[in-house]
Amino acid sequence: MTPQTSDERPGLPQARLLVVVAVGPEAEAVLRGLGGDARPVPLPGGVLHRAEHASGVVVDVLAGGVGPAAAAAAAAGALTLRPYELVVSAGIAGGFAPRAPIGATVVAEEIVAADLGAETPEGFRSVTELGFGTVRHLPPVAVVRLAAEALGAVTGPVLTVSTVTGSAERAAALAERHPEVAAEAMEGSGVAEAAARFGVPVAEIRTVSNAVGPRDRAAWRIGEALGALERAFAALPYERLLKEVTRG
Ligand SMILES: O=C(O)c1cccc(C(=O)CC[C@H]2O[C@@H](n3cnc4c(=O)[nH]cnc43)[C@H](O)[C@@H]2O)c1
Repeated sequence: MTPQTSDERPGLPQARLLVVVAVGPEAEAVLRGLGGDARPVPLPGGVLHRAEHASGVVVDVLAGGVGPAAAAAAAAGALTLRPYELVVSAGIAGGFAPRAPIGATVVAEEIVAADLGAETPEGFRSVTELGFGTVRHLPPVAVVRLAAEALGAVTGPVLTVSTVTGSAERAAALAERHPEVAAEAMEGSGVAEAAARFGVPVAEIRTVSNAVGPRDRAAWRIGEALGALERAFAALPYERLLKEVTRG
Protein backbone atom coordinates (compact mmCIF):
# COMPACT_ATOMS: atom_id res chain seq x y z
CA MET A 1 0.00 0.00 0.00
CA THR A 2 1.22 3.50 -0.79
CA PRO A 3 2.07 5.29 2.46
CA GLN A 4 -0.03 8.38 3.04
CA THR A 5 1.64 11.54 4.23
CA SER A 6 0.00 14.12 6.45
CA ASP A 7 -0.52 16.69 3.69
CA GLU A 8 -2.72 14.42 1.57
CA ARG A 9 -6.49 14.74 1.81
CA PRO A 10 -7.86 11.79 3.79
CA GLY A 11 -9.53 9.21 1.57
CA LEU A 12 -8.23 10.79 -1.63
CA PRO A 13 -4.85 9.35 -2.58
CA GLN A 14 -3.22 11.95 -4.80
CA ALA A 15 -0.95 11.06 -7.68
CA ARG A 16 2.48 12.59 -7.28
CA LEU A 17 4.99 13.71 -9.84
CA LEU A 18 8.56 14.72 -8.99
CA VAL A 19 10.22 17.19 -11.38
CA VAL A 20 13.98 17.55 -10.94
CA VAL A 21 15.60 20.58 -12.57
CA ALA A 22 19.14 21.85 -12.09
CA VAL A 23 18.79 25.50 -11.06
CA GLY A 24 16.35 28.02 -9.58
CA PRO A 25 15.31 29.76 -12.84
CA GLU A 26 14.30 26.39 -14.30
CA ALA A 27 12.25 25.58 -11.19
CA GLU A 28 10.56 28.98 -11.40
CA ALA A 29 9.67 28.41 -15.06
CA VAL A 30 8.16 24.99 -14.29
CA LEU A 31 6.18 26.43 -11.37
CA ARG A 32 4.90 29.33 -13.51
CA GLY A 33 3.69 26.74 -16.01
CA LEU A 34 1.84 25.00 -13.19
CA GLY A 35 0.04 28.22 -12.29
CA GLY A 36 2.52 29.85 -9.94
CA ASP A 37 1.03 28.66 -6.66
CA ALA A 38 3.44 26.49 -4.70
CA ARG A 39 4.59 26.03 -1.16
CA PRO A 40 8.08 25.19 0.04
CA VAL A 41 8.60 21.78 1.61
CA PRO A 42 11.90 21.29 3.45
CA LEU A 43 14.03 18.29 2.57
CA PRO A 44 17.26 17.20 4.24
CA GLY A 45 19.84 19.27 2.35
CA GLY A 46 17.36 21.40 0.42
CA VAL A 47 13.83 22.45 -0.28
CA LEU A 48 11.33 21.48 -2.94
CA HIS A 49 8.29 23.43 -4.11
CA ARG A 50 4.93 21.70 -4.11
CA ALA A 51 2.23 22.74 -6.56
CA GLU A 52 -1.15 21.17 -7.14
CA HIS A 53 -2.21 21.01 -10.77
CA ALA A 54 -5.85 21.72 -11.62
CA SER A 55 -6.30 17.96 -12.23
CA GLY A 56 -5.44 17.26 -8.57
CA VAL A 57 -2.01 15.84 -9.38
CA VAL A 58 0.61 16.98 -6.86
CA VAL A 59 3.76 18.21 -8.57
CA ASP A 60 6.93 18.55 -6.49
CA VAL A 61 9.63 20.66 -8.16
CA LEU A 62 13.20 20.28 -6.96
CA ALA A 63 16.27 22.25 -8.07
CA GLY A 64 18.89 19.56 -7.51
CA GLY A 65 22.02 21.17 -8.91
CA VAL A 66 24.03 20.86 -12.12
CA GLY A 67 25.38 17.51 -13.33
CA PRO A 68 24.40 13.86 -12.95
CA ALA A 69 25.82 13.35 -9.46
CA ALA A 70 24.00 16.34 -7.93
CA ALA A 71 20.81 15.37 -9.75
CA ALA A 72 20.99 11.74 -8.57
CA ALA A 73 21.63 12.74 -4.97
CA ALA A 74 18.78 15.26 -4.96
CA ALA A 75 16.31 12.91 -6.65
CA ALA A 76 17.21 10.05 -4.29
CA GLY A 77 16.71 12.33 -1.28
CA ALA A 78 13.19 13.26 -2.39
CA LEU A 79 12.33 9.67 -3.36
CA THR A 80 13.43 8.42 0.05
CA LEU A 81 10.92 10.66 1.77
CA ARG A 82 7.82 10.37 -0.42
CA PRO A 83 6.20 8.03 -2.93
CA TYR A 84 6.01 9.26 -6.54
CA GLU A 85 4.37 7.69 -9.57
CA LEU A 86 6.70 9.36 -12.08
CA VAL A 87 9.96 11.34 -11.97
CA VAL A 88 10.79 13.88 -14.70
CA SER A 89 14.22 15.36 -15.36
CA ALA A 90 13.63 18.78 -16.91
CA GLY A 91 15.38 21.97 -17.90
CA ILE A 92 17.23 23.67 -20.70
CA ALA A 93 19.52 21.79 -23.07
CA GLY A 94 21.72 21.92 -26.11
CA GLY A 95 19.93 20.83 -29.30
CA PHE A 96 21.44 18.80 -32.13
CA ALA A 97 20.86 20.39 -35.54
CA PRO A 98 18.70 20.11 -37.53
CA ARG A 99 16.45 18.00 -35.29
CA ALA A 100 16.15 20.30 -32.28
CA PRO A 101 16.58 24.03 -32.97
CA ILE A 102 16.69 26.74 -30.30
CA GLY A 103 13.26 27.05 -28.63
CA ALA A 104 12.27 23.45 -29.45
CA THR A 105 10.92 21.11 -26.80
CA VAL A 106 12.41 17.62 -26.63
CA VAL A 107 10.93 14.55 -24.97
CA ALA A 108 13.53 11.82 -24.44
CA GLU A 109 12.88 8.40 -25.96
CA GLU A 110 16.10 7.28 -24.27
CA ILE A 111 18.15 8.88 -21.52
CA VAL A 112 21.78 8.06 -22.24
CA ALA A 113 24.85 8.55 -20.03
CA ALA A 114 26.94 9.44 -23.07
CA ASP A 115 30.37 9.78 -21.49
CA LEU A 116 30.18 6.97 -18.92
CA GLY A 117 32.78 4.54 -20.19
CA ALA A 118 36.39 4.24 -21.25
CA GLU A 119 38.56 5.37 -24.12
CA THR A 120 40.12 2.29 -25.74
CA PRO A 121 42.41 1.87 -28.76
CA GLU A 122 39.20 1.07 -30.69
CA GLY A 123 37.46 4.22 -29.50
CA PHE A 124 34.95 5.01 -26.73
CA ARG A 125 33.29 2.03 -25.05
CA SER A 126 30.35 2.55 -22.70
CA VAL A 127 30.32 0.84 -19.30
CA THR A 128 27.57 -1.42 -20.61
CA GLU A 129 29.80 -2.54 -23.48
CA LEU A 130 32.58 -3.07 -20.95
CA GLY A 131 30.30 -5.39 -18.98
CA PHE A 132 29.10 -3.30 -16.05
CA GLY A 133 26.59 -0.55 -15.39
CA THR A 134 23.68 0.96 -17.28
CA VAL A 135 24.01 3.82 -19.73
CA ARG A 136 20.52 3.69 -21.28
CA HIS A 137 17.31 4.37 -19.39
CA LEU A 138 14.00 4.01 -21.21
CA PRO A 139 11.03 6.18 -20.29
CA PRO A 140 7.65 4.45 -20.74
CA VAL A 141 6.66 4.60 -24.42
CA ALA A 142 3.12 5.79 -23.60
CA VAL A 143 4.49 8.66 -21.49
CA VAL A 144 6.81 9.75 -24.29
CA ARG A 145 3.97 9.63 -26.84
CA LEU A 146 1.45 11.49 -24.66
CA ALA A 147 3.92 14.20 -23.61
CA ALA A 148 5.33 14.69 -27.11
CA GLU A 149 1.85 14.99 -28.66
CA ALA A 150 0.70 17.49 -26.03
CA LEU A 151 3.85 19.61 -26.35
CA GLY A 152 4.44 19.33 -30.10
CA ALA A 153 7.87 18.08 -29.09
CA VAL A 154 10.75 16.50 -30.93
CA THR A 155 11.51 12.98 -29.67
CA GLY A 156 14.83 11.14 -29.65
CA PRO A 157 17.66 10.18 -27.35
CA VAL A 158 18.74 12.85 -24.87
CA LEU A 159 22.37 12.50 -23.82
CA THR A 160 23.66 13.22 -20.34
CA VAL A 161 27.19 14.62 -20.40
CA SER A 162 29.42 15.84 -17.57
CA THR A 163 31.20 18.26 -19.90
CA VAL A 164 29.18 20.56 -22.18
CA THR A 165 30.10 19.90 -25.81
CA GLY A 166 32.13 22.81 -27.18
CA SER A 167 33.41 21.77 -30.61
CA ALA A 168 32.06 20.62 -33.95
CA GLU A 169 34.27 17.51 -33.71
CA ARG A 170 32.79 16.38 -30.37
CA ALA A 171 29.25 17.14 -31.57
CA ALA A 172 29.87 15.05 -34.70
CA ALA A 173 31.32 12.17 -32.66
CA LEU A 174 28.26 12.12 -30.39
CA ALA A 175 25.89 12.29 -33.37
CA GLU A 176 27.75 9.43 -35.06
CA ARG A 177 27.51 7.28 -31.95
CA HIS A 178 23.84 8.24 -31.35
CA PRO A 179 22.39 8.77 -34.84
CA GLU A 180 18.90 9.82 -33.67
CA VAL A 181 20.15 12.13 -30.92
CA ALA A 182 17.99 15.19 -30.22
CA ALA A 183 19.64 16.98 -27.29
CA GLU A 184 22.29 16.93 -24.60
CA ALA A 185 22.04 18.08 -21.00
CA MET A 186 23.76 17.22 -17.73
CA GLU A 187 21.28 15.63 -15.34
CA GLY A 188 18.95 13.09 -16.98
CA SER A 189 20.91 9.90 -16.34
CA GLY A 190 21.47 10.86 -12.69
CA VAL A 191 17.75 11.33 -12.14
CA ALA A 192 17.05 8.10 -14.05
CA GLU A 193 19.53 6.11 -11.92
CA ALA A 194 17.86 7.33 -8.74
CA ALA A 195 14.36 6.64 -10.09
CA ALA A 196 15.38 3.11 -11.17
CA ARG A 197 16.59 2.28 -7.68
CA PHE A 198 13.17 3.22 -6.28
CA GLY A 199 11.31 1.39 -9.06
CA VAL A 200 9.74 4.62 -10.32
CA PRO A 201 9.40 5.34 -14.06
CA VAL A 202 11.36 8.29 -15.44
CA ALA A 203 10.98 10.80 -18.26
CA GLU A 204 13.05 13.73 -19.51
CA ILE A 205 11.70 16.96 -20.98
CA ARG A 206 14.11 19.60 -22.28
CA THR A 207 13.82 22.93 -24.05
CA VAL A 208 16.66 24.05 -26.27
CA SER A 209 18.72 27.10 -25.29
CA ASN A 210 21.74 26.58 -27.57
CA ALA A 211 22.98 24.48 -30.44
CA VAL A 212 25.38 21.64 -29.59
CA GLY A 213 28.66 22.50 -31.26
CA PRO A 214 31.39 25.14 -31.16
CA ARG A 215 31.16 27.18 -27.96
CA ASP A 216 29.35 30.50 -28.57
CA ARG A 217 27.97 32.04 -25.39
CA ALA A 218 26.51 35.00 -27.29
CA ALA A 219 24.22 32.60 -29.14
CA TRP A 220 22.55 31.12 -26.03
CA ARG A 221 18.85 31.88 -25.76
CA ILE A 222 18.21 31.01 -22.13
CA GLY A 223 15.14 33.26 -21.84
CA GLU A 224 13.58 31.64 -24.88
CA ALA A 225 14.25 28.16 -23.51
CA LEU A 226 12.83 29.05 -20.08
CA GLY A 227 9.70 30.43 -21.81
CA ALA A 228 9.33 27.13 -23.68
CA LEU A 229 9.86 25.22 -20.42
CA GLU A 230 7.05 27.20 -18.78
CA ARG A 231 4.72 26.52 -21.72
CA ALA A 232 5.60 22.82 -21.65
CA PHE A 233 4.69 22.47 -17.98
CA ALA A 234 1.47 24.41 -18.57
CA ALA A 235 0.48 22.03 -21.37
CA LEU A 236 1.39 18.59 -19.99
CA PRO A 237 -1.60 16.23 -19.56
CA TYR A 238 -0.69 15.38 -15.95
CA GLU A 239 -3.63 13.16 -15.11
CA ARG A 240 -3.33 11.06 -18.27
CA LEU A 241 0.43 10.71 -17.84
CA LEU A 242 0.06 9.41 -14.32
CA LYS A 243 -2.80 7.11 -15.34
CA GLU A 244 -0.46 5.57 -17.91
CA VAL A 245 2.22 4.78 -15.34
CA THR A 246 -0.18 3.44 -12.70
CA ARG A 247 -2.14 1.29 -15.21
CA GLY A 248 -2.00 -2.47 -14.56
O1 LIG B 1 30.10 27.57 -20.96
C1 LIG B 1 29.55 27.04 -21.92
O2 LIG B 1 30.02 27.04 -23.06
C2 LIG B 1 28.21 26.40 -21.72
C3 LIG B 1 27.44 26.03 -22.84
C4 LIG B 1 26.15 25.48 -22.66
C5 LIG B 1 25.66 25.30 -21.36
C6 LIG B 1 26.46 25.66 -20.28
C7 LIG B 1 25.98 25.49 -18.92
O3 LIG B 1 26.69 25.63 -17.97
C8 LIG B 1 24.57 25.12 -18.72
C9 LIG B 1 24.47 23.85 -17.97
C10 LIG B 1 23.05 23.59 -17.56
O4 LIG B 1 22.14 23.73 -18.63
C11 LIG B 1 21.89 22.50 -19.29
N1 LIG B 1 22.46 22.70 -20.64
C12 LIG B 1 22.12 23.72 -21.45
N2 LIG B 1 22.74 23.62 -22.62
C13 LIG B 1 23.54 22.54 -22.56
C14 LIG B 1 24.44 21.95 -23.50
O5 LIG B 1 24.62 22.40 -24.63
N3 LIG B 1 25.10 20.85 -23.09
C15 LIG B 1 24.88 20.31 -21.86
N4 LIG B 1 24.05 20.86 -20.95
C16 LIG B 1 23.36 21.96 -21.29
C17 LIG B 1 22.55 21.44 -18.42
O6 LIG B 1 21.63 20.40 -18.16
C18 LIG B 1 22.94 22.16 -17.13
O7 LIG B 1 21.95 22.08 -16.15
C19 LIG B 1 27.74 26.21 -20.45
